[in-house]
Amino acid sequence: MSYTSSLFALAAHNPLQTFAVIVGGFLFTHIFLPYLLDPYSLRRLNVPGPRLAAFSDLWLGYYSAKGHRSETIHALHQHYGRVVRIAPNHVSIASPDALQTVYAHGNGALKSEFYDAFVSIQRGLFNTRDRTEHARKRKLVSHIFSQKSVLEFEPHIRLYVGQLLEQWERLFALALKGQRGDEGQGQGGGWEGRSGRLWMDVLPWCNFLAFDIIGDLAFGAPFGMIKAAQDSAPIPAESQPSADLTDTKNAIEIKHIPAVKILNGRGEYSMSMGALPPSYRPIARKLPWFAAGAADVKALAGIAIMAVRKRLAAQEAGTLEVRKTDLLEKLQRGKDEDGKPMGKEELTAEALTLLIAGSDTTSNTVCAIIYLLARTPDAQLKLHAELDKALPDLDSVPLTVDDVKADRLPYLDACINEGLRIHSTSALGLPRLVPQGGMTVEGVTFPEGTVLSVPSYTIHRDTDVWGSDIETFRPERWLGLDSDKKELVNRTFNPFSVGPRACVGRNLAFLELQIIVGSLLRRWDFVLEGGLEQEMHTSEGFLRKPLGCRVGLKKRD
Ligand code: HEM
Repeated sequence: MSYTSSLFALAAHNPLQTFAVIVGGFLFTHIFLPYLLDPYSLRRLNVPGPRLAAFSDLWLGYYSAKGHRSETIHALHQHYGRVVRIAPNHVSIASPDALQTVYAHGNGALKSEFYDAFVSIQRGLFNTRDRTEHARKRKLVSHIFSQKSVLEFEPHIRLYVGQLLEQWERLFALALKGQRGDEGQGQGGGWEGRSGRLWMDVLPWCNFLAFDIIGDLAFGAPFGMIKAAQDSAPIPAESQPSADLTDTKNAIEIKHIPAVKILNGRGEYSMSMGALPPSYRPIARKLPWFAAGAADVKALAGIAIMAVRKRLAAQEAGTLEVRKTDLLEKLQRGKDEDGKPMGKEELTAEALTLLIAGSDTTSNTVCAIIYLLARTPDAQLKLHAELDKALPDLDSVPLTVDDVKADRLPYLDACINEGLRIHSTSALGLPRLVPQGGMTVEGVTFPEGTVLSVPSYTIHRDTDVWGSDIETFRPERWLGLDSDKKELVNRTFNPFSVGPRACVGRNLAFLELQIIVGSLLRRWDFVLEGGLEQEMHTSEGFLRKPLGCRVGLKKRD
């Protein structure tokens, strides 16, 4: 009798025993056997870490799903040291030197299978793992974000910052009359006027701003979230990615989705899915929580599909007005080494990549910086003083590229860097595969196929580099550094990652942060609604996101 028919026979007579045999077999083959065989030598190398993490990826999957992965890994590093095993085949290494080794140009380390969980439509620049394919895509995209090219985006950034300032001024005028309303919603459910201030959650507004900017740049039109004071973006009513792309002639029915909420759902889904081994993922997709996440992935793709479809239809009809600053236009014009442009589907996938990568990264960071400045009144006062001196005219907002040029507003840049350090929206260790020949980090040689990562959250809290007051928002730590200290700080500061997979949009991101934070602080004074003890709670999917930040705003004169 074969093994399968014996199992069927057993199942017919004793279902409970069958269940126990299946579970036992699974545990043995998937958990105990790999642990005993130790294919990546992590047991032999004596890499410390929680016992359960050495046996199963479910340990990391569980802590990833809880929303505080980086804090958990940070606590492990404090307990076990710089090198910690966080999954059967994943080692977290918290040292600035490791950063330069694991993510270095030309080291042969590729992104791990973790990134497969982020693919929708087709692989984009962010989740392409193949080196040659990535180099091709990167060539098509990187020139768009060169230091010089991003200056062209300044008018668009200023336009939406201006709209945000107008909305806040309008609400402030109503607040002074003691009114309240629900625009923007967020924590606490809206805004109200009290004691000469406008009290509200700034997080939704940061999201509206970032989405409108990237919507305009990537798709040629904003989502209109700031003006509507609402989280809303259009997608095709029947969101069927591949079918929709081919049809640019017929009108399609549209519905609106809460894009920010859906982006959060997508991030949490992909993150937890990515922490599971690929063989577990089809089973996980059937669970209700993951099924809801998969729906978010599809809905979000609908935003890009909708925008690209509209664009192609207008192009075919000859009604398109092309702007120099349009990212889709730039992507369409780009040619790879064989002189080939991107196809429709690739174009859509890249537009979606830019929307995802360039939206809440920026808004989370702006919200965190506002929180940290409100929690640190001395720093806010100094920033106000620097801005007032450089820009005496109150109407000089939104700031321009010239206003924020290097060294004109050093304290502003220091506040942004300090916010990126403490909050670290990209906080977790980005996983890379050790290439053929192995890789030696922190004196340990890891064999080919081991996954290594360096957690930004933890190296941003390395007391040897930053001093003992790591949780204090102290922009001064960025000023007046001697050359050795500067080198150490630059080697450790990792908000945009380093090497061939570093953030392609970092020039745009930093310009946005300068214009947004500089303009908001020139015009407004912020205090925390709950006083200086108020915490900013976070939840981490792929990014570490604030859950809200209620503040009181007062217009400056
Ligand atoms: C404060 C804002 C931002 C932060 C902190 C940030 C951070 C990062 C980090 C850490 C990575 C590496 C991810 C990985 O290896 O898994 C990355 C990649 C990327 N970022 Fe950003 N980013 C920001 C804004 C932007 C903007 C505005 C854009 C474009 C509009 C952008 C586009 C991208 C793309 C396309 C990649 C993938 C690059 C590749 O793999 O070659 N990012 N970003």
